[in-house]
Amino acid sequence: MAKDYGEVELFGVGGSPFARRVQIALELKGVQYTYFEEDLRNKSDLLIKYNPIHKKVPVLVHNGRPLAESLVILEYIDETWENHHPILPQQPYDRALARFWSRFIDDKCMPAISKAAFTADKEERDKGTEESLESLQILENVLKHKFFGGETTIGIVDIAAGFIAFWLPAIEEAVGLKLLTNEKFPKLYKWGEDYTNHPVVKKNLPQRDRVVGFFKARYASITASK
Ligand SMILES: N[C@@H](CCC(=O)N[C@@H](CS)C(=O)NCC(=O)O)C(=O)O
Repeated sequence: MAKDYGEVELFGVGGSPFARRVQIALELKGVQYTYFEEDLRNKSDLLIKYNPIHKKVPVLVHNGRPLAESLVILEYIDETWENHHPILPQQPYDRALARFWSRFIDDKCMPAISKAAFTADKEERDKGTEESLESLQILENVLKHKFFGGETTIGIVDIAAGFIAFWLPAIEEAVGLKLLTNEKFPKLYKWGEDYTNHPVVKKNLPQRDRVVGFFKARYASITASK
């Protein structure tokens, strides 16, 4: 990049879909950064210092100034490294819509999928499945181009929704729960393929067998506790 924006550090964990978002945004922008892998069972003093409120990853530290919450970080990255690969639209209304859908993904879609896959109670799991399918149908209806960001552009909604593309096949493999099928959601299914095949995303995908192993262990622990 022509302009020097200083030092960028990212605290994440390999399996975190939230940390992936930040990595993908930084790499789409061509920002150089140093990555620190956290151990969430033994969080570093730096993580606690930088994110004392939530004590979670990701944390982006730019020239010594920390920022938490992946969607907030994505907007910061977009505004700071503004000249390359915009991830939010230009027009205020379109920007607001992009924020709306990113939050929908975190507030509705992700909790529903977690509930469907990883709740001990069968009735709750079924409810989670129903809510997940509803959320996926909403996204299927919203998707008008190849990507949520447009025909050729990966935007904030794609980055936020990215976990759908790489989690759901892993959940299917780990616990046998089929949510994202080509038959039910053809546009979203194709989006998942295109998104995970984008060179920057592909480079930043978690290792499939590790995610499957993690989900299997999580499922085993909830069914054992029942
Ligand atoms: N809303 C947060 C969620 C971040 C989050 O849940 N991170 C998880 C890892 S995937 C974490 O750090 N968990 C540690 C904990 O809950 O103690 C974001 O978008 O950044």
